[in-house]
Order: sequence, then C-alpha cells, then structure tokens
Amino acid sequence: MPDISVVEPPFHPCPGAAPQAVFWIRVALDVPLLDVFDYRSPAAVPVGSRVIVPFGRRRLVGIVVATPAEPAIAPEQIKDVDQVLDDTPPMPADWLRMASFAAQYYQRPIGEVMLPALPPSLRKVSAYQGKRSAGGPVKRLDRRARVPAPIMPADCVPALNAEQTAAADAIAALQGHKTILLYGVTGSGKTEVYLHAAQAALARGRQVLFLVPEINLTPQLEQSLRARLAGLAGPQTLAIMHSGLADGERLQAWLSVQRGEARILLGTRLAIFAPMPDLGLIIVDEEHDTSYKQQDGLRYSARDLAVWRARDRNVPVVLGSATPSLESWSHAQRGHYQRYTLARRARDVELPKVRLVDTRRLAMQEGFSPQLVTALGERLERGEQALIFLNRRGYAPVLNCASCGWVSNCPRCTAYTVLHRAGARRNHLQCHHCGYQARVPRACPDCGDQDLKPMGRGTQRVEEHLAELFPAARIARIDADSTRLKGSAAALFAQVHAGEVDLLVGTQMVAKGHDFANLGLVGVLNADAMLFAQDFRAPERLFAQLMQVAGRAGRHAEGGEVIIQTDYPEQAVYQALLKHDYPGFAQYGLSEREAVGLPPYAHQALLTAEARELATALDFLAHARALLGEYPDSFPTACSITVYDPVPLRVVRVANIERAQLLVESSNRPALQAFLTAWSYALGDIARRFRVRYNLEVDPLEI
Ligand SMILES: Nc1ncnc2c1ncn2[C@@H]1O[C@H](COP(=O)(O)OP(=O)(O)OP(=O)(O)O)[C@@H](O)[C@H]1O
Ligand SMILES: [Zn+2]
Repeated sequence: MPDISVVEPPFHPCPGAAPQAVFWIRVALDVPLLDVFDYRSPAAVPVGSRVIVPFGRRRLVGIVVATPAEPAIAPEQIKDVDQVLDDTPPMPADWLRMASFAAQYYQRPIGEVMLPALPPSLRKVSAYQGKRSAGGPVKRLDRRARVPAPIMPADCVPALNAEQTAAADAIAALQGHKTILLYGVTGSGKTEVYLHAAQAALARGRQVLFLVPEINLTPQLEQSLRARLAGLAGPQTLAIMHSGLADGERLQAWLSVQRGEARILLGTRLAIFAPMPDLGLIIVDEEHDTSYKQQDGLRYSARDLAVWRARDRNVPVVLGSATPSLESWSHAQRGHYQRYTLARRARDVELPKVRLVDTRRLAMQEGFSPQLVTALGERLERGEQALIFLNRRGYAPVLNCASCGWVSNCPRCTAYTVLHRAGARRNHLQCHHCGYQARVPRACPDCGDQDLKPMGRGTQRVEEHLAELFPAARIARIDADSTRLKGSAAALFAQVHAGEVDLLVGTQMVAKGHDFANLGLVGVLNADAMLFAQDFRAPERLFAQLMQVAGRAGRHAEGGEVIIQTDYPEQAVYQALLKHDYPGFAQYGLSEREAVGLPPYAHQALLTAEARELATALDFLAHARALLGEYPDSFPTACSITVYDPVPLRVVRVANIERAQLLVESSNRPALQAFLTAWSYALGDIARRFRVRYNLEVDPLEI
C-alpha cells in the first residue's frame, strides 16, 4: 500500500524553482481496489485539496492526501491533474485524520471514506465541467440570495433543577476532552442540559455538533435550538444536515459550517463528517440508537466516531440516553466515561406505571386484551391521548389459505410478502426486504380456494380495529408508510402535539424523543416477537425500545400508564421494565455478556458474502477462513482470534441473492485490527475467484 501521510504540512515550493518544476500529488479516489493514485501538477497543491483527475477514460473528483517527493510509479506513466478545485478551502488536517482513522478502523479504502463524506455536488465532475456548471456549485450557490430561517420566540425557559445544573455546569466547565455519559430517565430534561452546555460552548466562540438519530422526528428540538440558540447570534447560526436534503441544501449547510458561519450543526449520522473549524462540543442524543450505525458502504458508527473526533480535537462529547448502550454503560462503570444521572422527571410527575397483561389465557379481540380496551376508553373519556405501539408496518405480515396452507411468499426472498391495505396501491402484497409488489390474488394460487386470510397484524390493521372500537376518536398512524412523503412525519407529529389526534398508532418512529404533553396511556402489542430473536443484542434492544416508548406516557401530567401485553410476563426484560430499572437490567445484561465473552467484553467483525448460490457464498467464507491456517506467517495475531464457522443468514435469500456470514471475534482489539487489515488484503483475490460480493463489518450491531 502506498504511503499516505495525511498529517504532512502543505507543500511549499522552493523559491526560484525552475519554470518546468513538477509537483507530485497523491490523490484519494472513490474507486474499489487501489484507492490512492499519483498525478503530476505544474504548481504546488496543498494536501486536502479537491482535484479533478483523469482516471481510465473517465474524470473523477479526488482529494489530495499527500505530496510525495517521488511518485510511487515511473514518472512517465503518470498523468497530469486536470483541475484544482479551489472554491472551498482544502479539507482541514483534522478532517483528514478522522477519515484516515475511519478507513483503517473500518477496513475500507480511504477514497471510499473521503469522497462519499462530501456533499454530492462537491464530488461530481459534472458540477464543475460542462456548459451549465457556471463556475461550479459553490459559486452558483453563493450567487443566490439566502432565505434566513425565521427565528421563533423561545417558550418559557425552565430553571434547571439540581441534577440538571450539576450536569450542565460540569460539562460547561470542561477544558479539553472528556466523554460524558448523561444517563437521564425519560422526561428527565436531558434536552435542557444539552442546550445549556451548547450555550456555554457558543459563548466561548466555539461550534457545536449536535447529532440525533433521525431528523424528521425531532422538529421540536430544531425549534428549541432555533429559538434559544439561533436567537443569540442570528438566523444563519443553525445548520441542519441529513440525507433527506436536496444537493443544494446539503452543500449550503456544509459550507456554512465549514466557513464558521453556522455555529451549531444539527444532523444525523452523516453530519459527523462535516468540517468544523471551531468545534468545541459534540452532543450525541439517544446514543444507544442503532440509526447511528451506517448499514452499507462504510459501516461506521457515528457515535463511536464522535468519541474519536472529540478526543482528537480535545473537546468534550456528551452521550445522552435513558437507556444507554451496554457498551457506553460499561465504559462509564469502568471510569472511562464520566457519568451524570438525572434520576427523576424534570416536571413534577412520576414515571408512568407499567402494567403487564398476561395474555396466555385471555380472550383477545384483534390483538387487544379487554384490559387495554377498557384503559383506552377511559383515557379518551378524560380527553387524553393514547398511543398503541406495534413494531410492524402493513396490514398483516402474511396472507394465508385456510384450506391448503398456502402462504404469500416473496418469489425473490426467503420472506413472506406483507399485506398492505392503505396508501396509494390499496390491497397489495409487498416484500419488505426487496420491495417486490404484487396484487392480492383473488383465490389461492395452489388450490383455488377463495378464502384467503390475513394472519397476524400490523399497524394498518390495528388502526382499522381502533376505528371500529372508538368510532368517534381521531386516529393517526405514524410508520414508514404514512411518512414516506417529505414533511409528512413532521406534519403528523404537529397534529398530535396540537391535540388534533386522540389515538396514535405507530412503530418505533413514535418512540423516539417526543415530548407529548397530553399522552396518558401507552399500549404495547406483540412485544414478545423480539423476545426470542437469535441476535444476542435483542433483549437490550427490546428493553430500550419499551423503556423509550413507555417514557412517552404521562410526561406533563401525573397518572401516566403503560400496558404491555405478553405471554411471558416473568421474563427479565419485563420485570426490569416494571421497576423502570435500567441500571439493574444493564448489570444483568453485562454479567451475562461477560460470562460468555460477548461485546463489550469481546470485539467482533462480520464477513458477509453474497452470491447467486448459497454454496458459493459458504465456499468463499470457508476459503477466507482457511487462509489463517495456510499462511500462519501473514496472520501473526491469529492465535488470539476466534473465527467461527460460515453460516447462512437468517433471511438467506434477498432479491435472488443468497447470503452467508462468518463471525470473527477477539478480546484483544489491536490484535483484531491487525488481523483484519492483513485479512482484508487477501479477501479481494478470493472474492474475484468465487465471484462473490463481500463486506467486512467492524463492530456489527446485528449478527
Ligand atoms: N428544569 C425543568 N423544570 C421544569 N420542566 C422541565 C425542566 N427541564 C425540562 N423540563 C421539561 O420536561 C420535559 C421533558 O424534557 P425532555 O424532553 O428534555 O426530556 P428527555 O430527558 O429528553 O426525555 P426522553 O429521553 O424521554 O426524550 C419537557 O417538557 C421539558 O420542557
Ligand atoms: Zn423480496
């Protein structure tokens, strides 16, 4: 691998250099295989600059990562750089360091880390060359007048309570790096702590990076930030960044942070890659949320990179949650992170009462127990809102023929097609893995029987049943289907907050961070579905999800209640929920993990292979595994590594591609990293031989 030294100072040409002087630049490109390439330039180009270079028959945008004294290949084979893009300053040294860390840590070529991290228009040749480029995207954008966002007046700002003050003051007083774990029960007022810490950083002239799991779900937070912080320094202070933005919007946000105009960046995981010259504080809200992990391409954890970046920049980072990940919790237990606890709700209310309804011997009606129906009726009578939580969208997860047993399978996946009855295409079957859609057959394709029945239930069916039970109630459904259009999630949540909705049905989308004022009751259907999942993180995820959704009840007024319907009330997850006992659950979970050597007591990587035939994928993985024995010298660390047997994925076929995986584990992180680096060099060759696609994921969340 060619040397890429990203900390090298910018190249200074020696004075009086001959006119035909040549400068070598090493450029990272977003291409597979080799990722850095040498080019020739007639003038010095600082490290971090974006350039357009010829590559094969194409032209590509790349980033200069080094200016070597001598090129890595023969000079006569080296092409000239086509254009140096100087409409933005070179990417700063700390950004290059983070990208190169991510490349090493996640085992990806540096070009595949750096280029995708840029806003699309900064990495497209067509944005710069061609008739309509008009000087490039930055100049085009700068010519347009900006519409400043309106500043809303701040609602009344509560005085912090003692717990909040302790946390906020401690964070504000920090000089240098520290990772703070802000553990605060639901409704304990973590947001106020973030706002105070952010205010202090802004007052010191620093920028704040504020990460949230999903931006469309947090219009409330955006509003508070605008009102409270943007109010301090003008409308351009807050920039927003997420994947739903148009290219121009994304570029504008990026530029305003990079130029230091925006002082706060509120964004989803991709915002971790925004250059922030004055970065002084990073906040990661709901740090346990799996949305922080990117699931394709560079499979990074924005939370983990946030901790790395904060350490690298010597600034504090705050990880906040009512249900921290066991990883973060154990860091705090061991004193690596400093923990602050908000043990009580900020408003003068108790945590909601949790009730387990044992459904084993109950006559259920469309999935509802009599207890839940009664409780819903009472809340409605009192003019309160209620929420039904069900983590399954669609009408029913499968269609079934009662006489022959036919079920609706996806022709391309090892999965059922889900019956949908709402939305543009009424009454159709949909595969949630590959997107396949089909009309609902009039009769059973196997036996011709006309009596096809939906089995089980999703949010649409629950919504339908609620409308029958409570015809006068105003019902809203919030799930991935009802919020597909831009702005529709925000609009639906606004209706709920405005009191225009009585009953809310939703998936995990409704569980996150919302501060509902008038919601008295939360009912949970079908929680057991996650109880016996194979993934060792399933109980942790279930507990977090139930704690979060339970935490939506009774936030502003006393008397909140949570009803969980279950066949297994004695399970540890439910018992801990009864007591709102996160620390107890975490301790139990960690001791179990320690006993069997699972994360955070071990570190993992997952090699996934995709091929037309499962046998090919398994064969590739077996060969990848055998490399260790064949070339012991290449893998000096192999003795501390466990490589498991290749196994098919649970949903083995998706879109006609079959998938298998191989788990690698070690209690020694440096040994694992060294092993993965050596291994990933060898994998490319075997993959080509077997014609499989593969992906190596470090710290996988799902196994
Ligand atoms: N010191 C305070 N006094 C009174 N009310 C407060 C105080 N701090 C926060 N609140 C209010 O308490 C409610 C809950 O706060 P917030 O939404 O920040 O909780 P949270 O910790 O983020 O909860 P969750 O984890 O459930 O999202 C909000 O309505 C907020 O305005
Ligand atoms: Zn499918």
